[in-house]
Amino acid sequence: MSRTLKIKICGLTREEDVDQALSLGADFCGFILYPKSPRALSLERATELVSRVPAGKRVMVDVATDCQALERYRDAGFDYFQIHCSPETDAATLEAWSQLVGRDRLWLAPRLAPNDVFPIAMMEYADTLLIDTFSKDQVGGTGKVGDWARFNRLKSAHPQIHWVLAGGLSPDNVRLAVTSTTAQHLDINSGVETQPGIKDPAKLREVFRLLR
Ligand SMILES: O=C(O)c1ccccc1N[C@@H]1O[C@H](COP(=O)(O)O)[C@@H](O)[C@H]1O
Repeated sequence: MSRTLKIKICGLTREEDVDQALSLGADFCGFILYPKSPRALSLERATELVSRVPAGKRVMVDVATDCQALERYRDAGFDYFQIHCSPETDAATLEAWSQLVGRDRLWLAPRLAPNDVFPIAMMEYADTLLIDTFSKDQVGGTGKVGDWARFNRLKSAHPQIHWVLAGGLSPDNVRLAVTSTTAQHLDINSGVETQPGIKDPAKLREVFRLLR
């Protein structure tokens, strides 16, 4: 299995899970600030947890963030800003996010339904795009595997973008994800949990054993 694969463990809410993810070699630790998520943290709590994470690995996750909140997140010491949003997000909003944190630190996750055309214009605002599983009822953390063929098509058509594969990744399918897609960056969340926000130490160990 490739050693250049980047692995993000997301939805962290506890010190012990952060420490374990880092000791296993996580490249990124994700903290969800979206209040409707079952993994949501207050900014104060996220800041406490983030202080355990080395610079360069700290990712904030939110949905259609307003600019004032994004400024607060930026000032709280996150390195990257993963924003789940509508594929129809207007250019002014994308521009404002990109200006606030820099396109190199903005990770956009457009919520793409199966027949949606990918919003190519987003590539002007962010170097990193995340492809997550679509659900009518949820914006993220679905625990369901998405359209890997679409991921491969997008990555091959737009090699200048850093593409992240997300959605339902777990010890049961991470190897298949790596062999069936061209992903070089995986985002793993509910697939290594016992319940939302609580990571399972054995599943965490297993994904790293399988991937490293
Ligand atoms: O996990 C959540 O609750 C969540 C809520 C709102 C936006 C994003 C969220 N999680 C992200 O969803 C993907 C895939 O998660 P899963 O592996 O299917 O559970 C991942 O990027 C999480 O960061």
